[in-house]
Amino acid sequence: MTHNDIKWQQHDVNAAQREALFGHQSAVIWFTGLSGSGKSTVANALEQALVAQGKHTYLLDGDNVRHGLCADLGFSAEDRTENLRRVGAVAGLMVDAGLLVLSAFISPYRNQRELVKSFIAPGKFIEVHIATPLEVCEQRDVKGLYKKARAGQISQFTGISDPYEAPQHADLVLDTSVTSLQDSVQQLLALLKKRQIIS
Ligand SMILES: Nc1ncnc2c1ncn2[C@@H]1O[C@H](COP(=O)(O)OS(=O)(=O)O)[C@@H](OP(=O)(O)O)[C@H]1O
Ligand SMILES: Nc1ncnc2c1ncn2[C@@H]1O[C@H](COP(=O)(O)OP(=O)(O)O)[C@@H](O)[C@H]1O
Repeated sequence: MTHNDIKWQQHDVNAAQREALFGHQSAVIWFTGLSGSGKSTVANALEQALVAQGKHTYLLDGDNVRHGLCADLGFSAEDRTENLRRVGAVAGLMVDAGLLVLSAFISPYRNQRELVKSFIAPGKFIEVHIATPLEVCEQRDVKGLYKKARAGQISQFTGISDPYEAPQHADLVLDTSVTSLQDSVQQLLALLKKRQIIS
Protein backbone atom coordinates (compact mmCIF):
# COMPACT_ATOMS: atom_id res chain seq x y z
CA MET A 1 0.00 0.00 0.00
CA THR A 2 1.33 3.44 -0.87
CA HIS A 3 0.26 6.80 0.55
CA ASN A 4 2.04 8.83 -2.13
CA ASP A 5 -1.25 10.03 -3.60
CA ILE A 6 -2.73 11.09 -0.28
CA LYS A 7 -1.78 14.55 0.92
CA TRP A 8 -2.19 15.81 4.50
CA GLN A 9 -4.99 18.41 4.77
CA GLN A 10 -4.34 21.46 6.93
CA HIS A 11 -7.40 22.72 8.85
CA ASP A 12 -7.92 26.14 10.36
CA VAL A 13 -8.99 25.10 13.87
CA ASN A 14 -6.07 23.60 15.77
CA ALA A 15 -5.56 21.52 18.92
CA ALA A 16 -4.52 24.54 21.02
CA GLN A 17 -7.83 26.28 20.23
CA ARG A 18 -9.80 23.18 21.22
CA GLU A 19 -7.81 22.92 24.46
CA ALA A 20 -8.51 26.59 25.16
CA LEU A 21 -12.25 25.99 24.72
CA PHE A 22 -12.11 23.09 27.21
CA GLY A 23 -9.96 25.07 29.64
CA HIS A 24 -7.37 22.33 30.12
CA GLN A 25 -4.57 20.61 28.28
CA SER A 26 -5.10 17.36 26.39
CA ALA A 27 -2.97 14.31 27.14
CA VAL A 28 -2.97 10.52 27.22
CA ILE A 29 -2.68 8.79 30.58
CA TRP A 30 -1.53 5.35 29.48
CA PHE A 31 -2.06 2.60 32.07
CA THR A 32 -0.07 -0.57 31.43
CA GLY A 33 0.08 -3.72 33.53
CA LEU A 34 -0.98 -7.32 33.91
CA SER A 35 -4.57 -8.48 33.62
CA GLY A 36 -6.21 -7.83 36.99
CA SER A 37 -3.53 -5.38 38.09
CA GLY A 38 -6.12 -2.58 38.38
CA LYS A 39 -5.78 -0.62 35.12
CA SER A 40 -9.54 -0.33 34.48
CA THR A 41 -10.41 0.31 38.13
CA VAL A 42 -7.83 3.09 38.56
CA ALA A 43 -8.54 4.64 35.15
CA ASN A 44 -12.27 4.61 35.88
CA ALA A 45 -11.79 6.28 39.27
CA LEU A 46 -9.44 8.89 37.79
CA GLU A 47 -11.94 9.64 35.03
CA GLN A 48 -14.69 10.15 37.63
CA ALA A 49 -12.44 12.56 39.56
CA LEU A 50 -11.55 14.50 36.40
CA VAL A 51 -15.16 14.75 35.22
CA ALA A 52 -16.17 15.94 38.69
CA GLN A 53 -13.68 18.79 38.11
CA GLY A 54 -15.31 19.61 34.76
CA LYS A 55 -12.62 18.06 32.56
CA HIS A 56 -13.39 16.53 29.17
CA THR A 57 -12.26 12.92 29.10
CA TYR A 58 -12.53 9.61 27.31
CA LEU A 59 -11.54 6.19 28.63
CA LEU A 60 -10.31 3.65 26.08
CA ASP A 61 -10.42 0.14 27.57
CA GLY A 62 -8.90 -2.98 26.00
CA ASP A 63 -11.87 -5.19 26.79
CA ASN A 64 -14.27 -2.72 25.14
CA VAL A 65 -12.15 -1.84 22.12
CA ARG A 66 -11.76 -5.55 21.38
CA HIS A 67 -15.56 -5.76 20.95
CA GLY A 68 -15.51 -3.26 18.07
CA LEU A 69 -12.53 -1.46 16.55
CA CYS A 70 -10.25 -4.45 17.25
CA ALA A 71 -12.76 -7.31 17.23
CA ASP A 72 -10.78 -9.06 14.50
CA LEU A 73 -7.60 -9.31 16.60
CA GLY A 74 -6.27 -11.96 18.97
CA PHE A 75 -3.32 -12.07 21.34
CA SER A 76 -0.31 -13.00 19.21
CA ALA A 77 2.50 -10.40 19.39
CA GLU A 78 1.49 -9.23 15.88
CA ASP A 79 -2.18 -8.85 16.79
CA ARG A 80 -1.37 -7.03 20.03
CA THR A 81 0.84 -4.64 18.05
CA GLU A 82 -1.97 -3.97 15.57
CA ASN A 83 -4.44 -3.55 18.46
CA LEU A 84 -2.19 -0.95 20.04
CA ARG A 85 -1.35 0.73 16.71
CA ARG A 86 -5.07 1.35 16.12
CA VAL A 87 -5.63 2.49 19.70
CA GLY A 88 -2.56 4.75 19.52
CA ALA A 89 -3.91 6.35 16.36
CA VAL A 90 -7.33 6.85 17.95
CA ALA A 91 -5.77 8.28 21.12
CA GLY A 92 -3.73 10.66 18.95
CA LEU A 93 -6.93 11.91 17.28
CA MET A 94 -8.60 12.34 20.66
CA VAL A 95 -5.64 14.38 21.91
CA ASP A 96 -5.96 16.51 18.78
CA ALA A 97 -9.64 16.92 19.71
CA GLY A 98 -8.53 18.38 23.06
CA LEU A 99 -9.50 15.50 25.34
CA LEU A 100 -7.85 13.97 28.37
CA VAL A 101 -7.61 10.35 27.23
CA LEU A 102 -7.25 7.54 29.72
CA SER A 103 -6.41 4.07 28.49
CA ALA A 104 -6.35 0.61 30.03
CA PHE A 105 -4.46 -1.88 27.86
CA ILE A 106 -2.01 -4.54 29.01
CA SER A 107 0.36 -3.25 26.27
CA PRO A 108 2.98 -5.81 27.28
CA TYR A 109 5.87 -4.96 24.97
CA ARG A 110 8.04 -1.86 25.26
CA ASN A 111 8.12 -1.39 21.49
CA GLN A 112 4.29 -1.44 21.41
CA ARG A 113 4.14 1.34 24.01
CA GLU A 114 6.76 3.28 22.02
CA LEU A 115 4.55 2.84 18.95
CA VAL A 116 1.57 4.31 20.82
CA LYS A 117 3.73 7.18 22.09
CA SER A 118 4.74 7.99 18.51
CA PHE A 119 1.13 9.00 17.76
CA ILE A 120 0.97 11.47 20.65
CA ALA A 121 2.30 15.03 20.64
CA PRO A 122 5.54 15.43 22.66
CA GLY A 123 5.02 15.77 26.42
CA LYS A 124 1.44 14.54 26.26
CA PHE A 125 2.05 10.82 26.84
CA ILE A 126 2.01 9.91 30.53
CA GLU A 127 2.94 6.29 31.18
CA VAL A 128 1.55 4.76 34.36
CA HIS A 129 2.73 1.28 35.30
CA ILE A 130 0.21 -0.57 37.41
CA ALA A 131 2.84 -2.81 38.94
CA THR A 132 0.66 -5.09 41.03
CA PRO A 133 2.55 -8.40 41.47
CA LEU A 134 1.47 -11.36 39.33
CA GLU A 135 0.62 -13.40 42.45
CA VAL A 136 -1.91 -10.77 43.53
CA CYS A 137 -3.43 -10.47 40.04
CA GLU A 138 -3.73 -14.23 39.87
CA GLN A 139 -5.25 -14.43 43.32
CA ARG A 140 -7.82 -11.78 42.34
CA ASP A 141 -8.53 -13.58 39.05
CA VAL A 142 -11.33 -11.08 38.35
CA LYS A 143 -12.45 -12.85 35.15
CA GLY A 144 -11.30 -16.40 35.87
CA LEU A 145 -8.75 -16.11 33.04
CA TYR A 146 -5.64 -17.01 35.11
CA LYS A 147 -7.29 -20.29 36.12
CA LYS A 148 -8.00 -21.02 32.47
CA ALA A 149 -4.47 -20.00 31.44
CA ARG A 150 -2.92 -22.27 34.10
CA ALA A 151 -5.17 -25.10 32.86
CA GLY A 152 -3.88 -24.50 29.31
CA GLN A 153 -7.31 -23.37 28.07
CA ILE A 154 -6.00 -19.93 27.04
CA SER A 155 -2.70 -19.70 25.21
CA GLN A 156 -0.31 -16.73 25.17
CA PHE A 157 -1.69 -15.35 28.42
CA THR A 158 0.34 -12.37 29.63
CA GLY A 159 2.39 -13.19 32.72
CA ILE A 160 1.75 -16.93 32.43
CA SER A 161 2.64 -18.01 28.91
CA ASP A 162 3.44 -14.67 27.28
CA PRO A 163 5.86 -11.93 28.35
CA TYR A 164 5.22 -8.64 30.12
CA GLU A 165 8.04 -6.12 29.71
CA ALA A 166 7.79 -3.64 32.58
CA PRO A 167 8.39 0.03 31.72
CA GLN A 168 11.86 1.25 32.68
CA HIS A 169 10.99 4.95 32.88
CA ALA A 170 7.29 5.13 33.78
CA ASP A 171 6.03 8.55 34.84
CA LEU A 172 4.29 6.87 37.79
CA VAL A 173 4.36 3.36 39.26
CA LEU A 174 1.40 2.18 41.33
CA ASP A 175 1.08 -1.19 43.06
CA THR A 176 -2.59 -1.63 43.90
CA SER A 177 -1.81 -4.39 46.40
CA VAL A 178 -0.35 -1.72 48.71
CA THR A 179 -1.85 1.56 47.39
CA SER A 180 -5.53 2.30 47.96
CA LEU A 181 -7.69 3.38 45.02
CA GLN A 182 -8.11 6.80 46.61
CA ASP A 183 -4.33 7.20 47.01
CA SER A 184 -3.75 6.17 43.39
CA VAL A 185 -6.20 8.82 42.18
CA GLN A 186 -4.58 11.48 44.40
CA GLN A 187 -1.11 10.61 43.07
CA LEU A 188 -2.38 10.78 39.49
CA LEU A 189 -4.11 14.14 40.01
CA ALA A 190 -0.93 15.50 41.62
CA LEU A 191 1.14 14.32 38.65
CA LEU A 192 -1.26 15.93 36.15
CA LYS A 193 -1.06 19.19 38.10
CA LYS A 194 2.75 19.02 38.30
CA ARG A 195 2.89 18.56 34.52
CA GLN A 196 0.48 21.53 34.18
CA ILE A 197 -2.04 19.40 32.29
CA ILE A 198 -4.75 20.38 34.78
CA SER A 199 -4.72 23.37 37.12
N1 LIG B 1 -4.10 -14.32 26.05
C1 LIG B 1 -4.48 -13.22 26.72
N2 LIG B 1 -3.56 -12.43 27.31
C2 LIG B 1 -3.95 -11.33 27.98
N3 LIG B 1 -5.24 -10.92 28.13
C3 LIG B 1 -6.20 -11.69 27.55
C4 LIG B 1 -5.86 -12.86 26.83
N4 LIG B 1 -7.04 -13.41 26.36
C5 LIG B 1 -8.03 -12.61 26.77
N5 LIG B 1 -7.55 -11.58 27.49
C6 LIG B 1 -8.41 -10.46 27.99
O1 LIG B 1 -8.15 -9.37 27.10
C7 LIG B 1 -7.78 -8.21 27.82
C8 LIG B 1 -6.47 -7.62 27.28
O2 LIG B 1 -6.68 -6.92 26.14
P1 LIG B 1 -5.69 -5.75 25.75
O3 LIG B 1 -6.23 -5.19 24.47
O4 LIG B 1 -5.51 -4.84 26.89
O5 LIG B 1 -4.31 -6.53 25.49
S1 LIG B 1 -3.03 -6.04 24.70
O6 LIG B 1 -2.70 -4.67 25.16
O7 LIG B 1 -3.31 -6.04 23.25
O8 LIG B 1 -1.95 -7.00 25.05
C9 LIG B 1 -7.54 -8.63 29.24
O9 LIG B 1 -8.21 -7.62 29.98
P2 LIG B 1 -7.70 -7.02 31.38
O10 LIG B 1 -7.92 -8.17 32.35
O11 LIG B 1 -8.63 -5.88 31.63
O12 LIG B 1 -6.27 -6.60 31.27
C10 LIG B 1 -8.15 -9.99 29.38
O13 LIG B 1 -9.40 -9.90 30.01
N1 LIG C 1 -6.24 -0.58 45.58
C1 LIG C 1 -6.87 -1.06 44.50
N2 LIG C 1 -6.84 -0.37 43.33
C2 LIG C 1 -7.43 -0.88 42.21
N3 LIG C 1 -8.08 -2.07 42.16
C3 LIG C 1 -8.14 -2.80 43.31
C4 LIG C 1 -7.53 -2.34 44.51
N4 LIG C 1 -7.72 -3.27 45.46
C5 LIG C 1 -8.42 -4.27 44.91
N5 LIG C 1 -8.69 -4.00 43.60
C6 LIG C 1 -9.46 -4.89 42.71
O1 LIG C 1 -8.58 -5.43 41.74
C7 LIG C 1 -9.31 -5.70 40.55
C8 LIG C 1 -8.60 -5.06 39.36
O2 LIG C 1 -9.30 -5.41 38.19
P1 LIG C 1 -9.26 -4.50 36.90
O3 LIG C 1 -9.34 -3.06 37.26
O4 LIG C 1 -10.30 -5.06 35.97
O5 LIG C 1 -7.79 -4.81 36.35
P2 LIG C 1 -7.24 -4.70 34.86
O6 LIG C 1 -8.03 -3.64 34.15
O7 LIG C 1 -5.80 -4.34 35.04
O8 LIG C 1 -7.43 -6.06 34.25
C9 LIG C 1 -10.73 -5.16 40.75
O9 LIG C 1 -11.58 -6.22 41.12
C10 LIG C 1 -10.55 -4.19 41.92
O10 LIG C 1 -11.70 -4.04 42.69
